[in-house]
Amino acid sequence: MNTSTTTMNPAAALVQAQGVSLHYGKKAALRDVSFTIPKGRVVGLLGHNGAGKTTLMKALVGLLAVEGELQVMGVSPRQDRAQLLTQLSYIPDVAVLPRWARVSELITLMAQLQPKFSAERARELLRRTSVGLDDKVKSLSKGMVAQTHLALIAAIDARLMILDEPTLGLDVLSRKNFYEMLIDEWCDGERSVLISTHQVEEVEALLSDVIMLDEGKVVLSISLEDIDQRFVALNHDAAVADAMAAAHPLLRYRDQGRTTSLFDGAPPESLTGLGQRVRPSLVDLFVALTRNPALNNKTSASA
Ligand SMILES: Nc1ncnc2c1ncn2[C@@H]1O[C@H](COP(=O)(O)OP(=O)(O)OP(=O)(O)O)[C@@H](O)[C@H]1O
Repeated sequence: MNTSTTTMNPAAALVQAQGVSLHYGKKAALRDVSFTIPKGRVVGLLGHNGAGKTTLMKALVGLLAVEGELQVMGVSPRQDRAQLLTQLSYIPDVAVLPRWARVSELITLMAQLQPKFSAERARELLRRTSVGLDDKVKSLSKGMVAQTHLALIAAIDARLMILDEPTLGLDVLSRKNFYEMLIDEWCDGERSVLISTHQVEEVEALLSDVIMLDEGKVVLSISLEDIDQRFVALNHDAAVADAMAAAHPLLRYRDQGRTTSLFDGAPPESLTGLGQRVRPSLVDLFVALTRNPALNNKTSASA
């Protein structure tokens, strides 16, 4: 028997999903989902409420069984969960730590539970924050709890980190501190991180890749670099709006008093001289690709 499917291959993609589906009873939460996460990437998982982000993350860490092909670091998350967890850190809720514990006690506990945890590294990471080792969790603010949690998890020598809405409920400064620590201290060009979030604008600068889910389907899985190649946004006067509309843009939106038409692929050559090419933001793409078509007519630019 070939055992290569249960061996972690360091050169392979960290996540490979091919035709993955998942149902809760009759409800399809993931539909034919396919994507790859190579090493060294910071991947944003975007989708409206109920799109399937948490479900996908749970499937990736082996908490839910799926149909289709799913490999995380070369193994099946469901069948080889124990092996997987030596290489993967998953935080379903960074805002939660045992309230009774002191930070130093959590470090001791982690060192006992997790062979790849470095207590020294955790203390070093905490020095970046205003959290003291003697502080009790119940005395920390939400932002401080999130940073403590991240310091504990980032001190595990894993290859993939999965964070489900890590900055939910944190203020803007705490969110900034959280992401700074994640990028500076954990991402090293080899490890990857998958982050689900609704704060699309805020994470855009951090991400190398994005996966957009809509009603359980992947509507876009792309690197930020490739977005610039594939999508063309033309900022133009109202006078040429009809010509743009005739070429069926994905979305039209107002931008600094003018209209921008967003195309998937190059629009007809006759249009390119009629507008100025601008970079579509992740938010624009997200809106264009994921919003309910029924809303499309009401909210798109009317020019
Ligand atoms: N345990 C469950 N039993 C039945 N249906 C579920 C269960 N968990 C999730 N669902 C449904 O599956 C779909 C996807 O839910 P999921 O929680 O994965 O979405 P999400 O993108 O994480 O949403 P949010 O942004 O609101 O957290 C939703 O329609 C949800 O109602």
